[in-house]
Amino acid sequence: MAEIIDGKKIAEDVVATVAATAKDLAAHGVKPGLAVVIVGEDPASQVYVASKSRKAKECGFHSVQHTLAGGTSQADLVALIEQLNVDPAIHGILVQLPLPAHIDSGAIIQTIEPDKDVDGFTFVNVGRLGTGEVDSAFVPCTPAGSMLLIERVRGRDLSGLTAVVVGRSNIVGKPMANLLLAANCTVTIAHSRTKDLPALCRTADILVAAVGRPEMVKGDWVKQGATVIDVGINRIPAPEKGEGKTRLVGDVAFAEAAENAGSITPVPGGVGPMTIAMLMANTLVSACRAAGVEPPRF
Ligand SMILES: NC(=O)C1=CN([C@@H]2O[C@H](COP(=O)(O)OP(=O)(O)OC[C@H]3O[C@@H](n4cnc5c(N)ncnc54)[C@H](OP(=O)(O)O)[C@@H]3O)[C@@H](O)[C@H]2O)C=CC1
Ligand SMILES: Nc1nc(=O)c2c([nH]1)NC[C@@H]1CN(c3ccc(C(=O)N[C@@H](CCC(=O)O)C(=O)O)cc3)C=[N+]21
Repeated sequence: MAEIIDGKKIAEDVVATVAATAKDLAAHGVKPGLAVVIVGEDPASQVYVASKSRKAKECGFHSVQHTLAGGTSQADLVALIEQLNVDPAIHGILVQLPLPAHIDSGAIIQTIEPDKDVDGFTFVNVGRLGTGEVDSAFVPCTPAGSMLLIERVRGRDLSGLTAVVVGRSNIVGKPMANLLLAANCTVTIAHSRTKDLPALCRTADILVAAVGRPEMVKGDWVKQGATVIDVGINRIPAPEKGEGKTRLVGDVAFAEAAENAGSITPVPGGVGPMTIAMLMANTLVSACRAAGVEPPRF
């Protein structure tokens, strides 16, 4: 049976380090500030945003949330971001995705000042990661958190290991692949046009699933002893819990995958909590840079 990687616990360790360093920063007269911007009333997004704001307060941050009406114009959203870009009390800006369809998300993301882009989505930060300047980049929180979990079980140098990342989004799949490459893995990125995905997955010492399809990765896709990172967050009906009830599952069929894997992340309690913890870590690093203080290593 696989070791179950306790993302919740590892996330708590990260948050404890963040909170302790935030306290030290106070001696330099700096309080890390995080601004979270949400447009519209998507209930799932509201849950995530609330937990980000709560965690920021727990870390002793200055935490502000801007909730804009669903009909907000592109120009008004740009104006808010430009104001946050020059606000010295704000070290991190997160614009919750997805944005409503009438807004050009790509253009909005590029409006964020790269030094406050704690999601790591701007061209500057993507470019830093892509050219191997990992230490100066803000790395997107989900892959950064996934990488920390991988390091806990396999160490920092992954030389000689084969990694397969299923999913090629800008938010998860591509930056994940870049991080694994930077750690010396041999990396393959798979997607919806990949031929014989099960066979490809069976080659992986490290298998990352970021697809958005409930329990798609089956037990017999997993190589004996592999490390399996399940990024998927899928809410599915759970009639066994009562009428209209739901439960969260990942992109991996957990029970059967755990029979072959050496280590595996659960959903919930795996990558999700790490994502929020890394958002706090990135915001802290931004504040350290602003204060001229060496940031901790996570
Ligand atoms: N835990 C966390 O903190 C976070 C979790 N998530 C979750 O991770 C999952 C992925 O998110 P995200 O990257 O944003 O999703 P996207 O929808 O942007 O990307 C999904 C990727 O999966 C690929 N894909 C879809 N169907 C298949 C298939 N049948 N076989 C192989 N590949 C397939 C797509 O391929 P193609 O490019 O060819 O279309 C695409 O590259 C979701 O469940 C999301 O909820 C996301 C962010 C944070
Ligand atoms: N600009 C932007 N940055 C993001 O990082 C971003 C985003 N937009 N849009 C949405 C996705 C999704 N995401 C998650 C964060 C935490 C959990 C999380 O904490 N999950 C818990 C369970 C939560 C629950 O019970 O619903 C867990 O897996 O244990 C999940 C998903 C960040 N995202």
